[in-house]
Amino acid sequence: RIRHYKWEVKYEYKSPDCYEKLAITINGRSPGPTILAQQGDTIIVEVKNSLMLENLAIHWHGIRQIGTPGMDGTEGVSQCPILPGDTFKYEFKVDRPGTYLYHAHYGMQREAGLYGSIRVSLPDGETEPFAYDYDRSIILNDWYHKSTYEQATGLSSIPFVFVGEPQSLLIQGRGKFNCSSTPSAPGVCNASNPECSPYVMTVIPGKTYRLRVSSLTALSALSFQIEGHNMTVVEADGHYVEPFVVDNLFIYSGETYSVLIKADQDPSRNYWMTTNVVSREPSTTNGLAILNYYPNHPRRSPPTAPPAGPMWNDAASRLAQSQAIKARQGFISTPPATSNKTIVFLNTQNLVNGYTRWAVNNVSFTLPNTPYLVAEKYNLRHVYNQSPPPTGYDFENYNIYSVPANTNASLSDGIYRLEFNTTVDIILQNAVTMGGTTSETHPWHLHGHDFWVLGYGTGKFDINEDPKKYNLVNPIMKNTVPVHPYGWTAFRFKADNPGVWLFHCHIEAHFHMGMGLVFQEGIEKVGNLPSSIMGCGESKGLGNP
Ligand SMILES: O=C1O[C@H]([C@@H](O)CO)C(O)=C1O
Repeated sequence: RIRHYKWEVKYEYKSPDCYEKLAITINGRSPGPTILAQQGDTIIVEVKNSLMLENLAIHWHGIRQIGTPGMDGTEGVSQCPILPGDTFKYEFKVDRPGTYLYHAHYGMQREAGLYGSIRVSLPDGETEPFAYDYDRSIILNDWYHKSTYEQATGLSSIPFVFVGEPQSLLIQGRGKFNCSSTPSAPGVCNASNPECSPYVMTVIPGKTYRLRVSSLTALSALSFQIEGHNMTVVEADGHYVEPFVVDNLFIYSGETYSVLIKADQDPSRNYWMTTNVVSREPSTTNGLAILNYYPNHPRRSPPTAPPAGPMWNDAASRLAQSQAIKARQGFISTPPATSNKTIVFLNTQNLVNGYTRWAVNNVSFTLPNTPYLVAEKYNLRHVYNQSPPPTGYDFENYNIYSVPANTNASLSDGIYRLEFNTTVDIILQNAVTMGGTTSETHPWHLHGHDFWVLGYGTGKFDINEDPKKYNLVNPIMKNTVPVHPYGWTAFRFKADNPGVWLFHCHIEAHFHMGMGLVFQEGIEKVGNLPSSIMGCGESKGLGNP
């Protein structure tokens, strides 16, 4: 079946947290419309860029784009940007059931509000391995009052101006900025604007709900909790999880989960759902939504204080929850027993010509102005650096806890070319930031693939000992995975999807500051590319119309 959508993307004044600012909407909405489809469907989205002064690209997060690498929606990697006034047709198949996302992938546009959910159901006659009565989706987000331009300019300036902590946390596009606090910029703030009344999820007492919870934060790692209700985790990034029960769900930008909730509490009242910042010392008020027990009034505030959530600096609980996520019995995809190649990626904060940047193995990523996919396919070898970036660092001598004497890194737009169909292990190694006192959580997202999560640990990865502890029995498959502060994360994937794929920190500011890299595999197997993805840089006039 074909699911056809027509979207118009534009700027509009919105007050998602009561404070009015320009937001990017799809057909007037932020979050945008949910894409509902069934496994095997073809999705066609005709996107009209009505931003007037700004380019655009939309990425289908978690959809692997098998056979359609030009439809990944990643500006600079899979396509040229959609110019103002132009309409671009995305066309791709959703080949797996589960919970996915879409969002802007041009500059830092995602955090201006261009995002939404994709929900893919099973083929007719098949059922999930867990029971529920109703299905609901929410996206968690953080929200800034400064424009993406101001933020990006600060990040690319000397002196460096960081984006700072967000002004609000949004649950399904709704938050509450305290209008009487000193506003971050003069503007209209109206606490009784209906746009910023809390999101309400109405439940019928006794019923079980599948709640799909995703995060598309620009910066924040979050915890999500529902007052008086525990949650059974059953899905992560489109894969069934061996069920486990939590009081709070830790969720990192780019991740999706399904949890089951039973409406089995005192039905005479409502309950709070809250989200709070973890891993960074928060200065943002917790996000609030209401779990409304029918037939209570949906706007009636619960009589109790909203749950505060776990302590922001309880790193051990976050690591433990990451480690608890395993593939569900009966649905295990067993990884290859060994890999052909191991690449260690040391994550560091650096200086490049005095600018604050992030780097992987001391290389800070920049995008070329000809998309890699087109350049690789047409052999335009001169449009970016041809020397491959480093596949490791001197880990015997590197101290992840101390700032190196020389913090300088270099810029490169070089790429990693993987041999087609080989199995690759990636070790993400975290380290201290340049301030010397903290290490951050970085959610890494891989385009075009799901990978097996082999393990997480704290401290420096031990190349001899730690691989012996890999979970090769029931590893969960994901497309986004955190590397915890001063920790490491190991995963395995097959380079079996012909194309060019971005791998990057899902924190908007960090990717802008160079925290990403590109893999190419099987380019010779990529069929004709649509000319619609070309037109910029040296891709002008190439391709078949
Ligand atoms: O990239 C970042 O820069 C700041 C800080 O490290 C320097 O100001 C911060 O918290 C980041 O995540």
